[in-house]
Amino acid sequence: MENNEVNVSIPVIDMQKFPDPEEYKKLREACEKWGTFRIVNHLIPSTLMAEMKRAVRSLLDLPFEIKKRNTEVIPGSGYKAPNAVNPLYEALGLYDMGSLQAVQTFCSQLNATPHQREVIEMYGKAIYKLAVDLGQKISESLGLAGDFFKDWPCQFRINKYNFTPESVGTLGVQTHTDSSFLTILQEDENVGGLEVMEKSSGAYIPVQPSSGTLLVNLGDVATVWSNGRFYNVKHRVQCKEATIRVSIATFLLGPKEGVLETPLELVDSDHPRLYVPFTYEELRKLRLSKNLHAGEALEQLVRIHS
Ligand SMILES: O=C(O)CCC(=O)C(=O)O
Ligand SMILES: [Fe+2]
Repeated sequence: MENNEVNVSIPVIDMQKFPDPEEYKKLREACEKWGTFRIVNHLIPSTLMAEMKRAVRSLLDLPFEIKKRNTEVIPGSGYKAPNAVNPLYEALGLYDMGSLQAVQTFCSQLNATPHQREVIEMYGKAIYKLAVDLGQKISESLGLAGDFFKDWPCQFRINKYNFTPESVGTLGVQTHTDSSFLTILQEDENVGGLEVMEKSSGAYIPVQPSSGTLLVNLGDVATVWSNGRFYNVKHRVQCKEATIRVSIATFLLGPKEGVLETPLELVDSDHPRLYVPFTYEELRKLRLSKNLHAGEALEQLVRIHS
């Protein structure tokens, strides 16, 4: 199925249509069948998105000596230099976007200008609020009430792909799932290349960038939280042209403390609890230490029913 691209497009959710029951139904089906959807009318101004893009691009263009000051707070959260597996890819990271202190530390490490700081802080606040709001709407789409995601930390990653003429046709990032509950992606508005795996067929679907909109992917935590209802979408990035591609990812991770709980309403005799209790930190360590980046970690966490 690897290169069997099909001509279908992913669902589109209009944030201004809520609380229309039809939009909730579309959202639930998108989470169950696709694990990915595009959101429109999300209220993050396109001017802020463009400013943010400019700010992160100049941070990514800094010399290596400065970028490497962006150290890890949790495993994998800091600067990622190009390596043997992904030689074209590098990323700066920030944990946790909901903490002003963490945002300021990130900016100081990279000598951000006052204007860049202001833009990153504004974007951070707005995108964090959107991530929690989306989580809330997703839980409401399952008929649940409650503040499930209010205190969950958010990781932020800005990705740069240094595509060359020789790299066209190769992968910029290998197939993976995100470990998060959900990821909000501000795509490169000019350069495509992201492909999501369709759940039913296993075919890769190219995602066409659409300026001003945002893309949402569900990750491993969403599958566990929903007791197996939601699809942790596999995705990868292909190099389509010799150019620089920049994307901005915000990950709403998992509970800060304690084990990841599936809400009781999602467990009954028809839907027995699928996974053993574990913390987000344990999931992250399992993925990193055993190289289980495409959802395989969850297979190791499945509860054995007698
Ligand atoms: O650059 C992209 O389009 C995707 C990035 C991604 O999948 C990630 O940061 O997890
Ligand atoms: Fe991803």
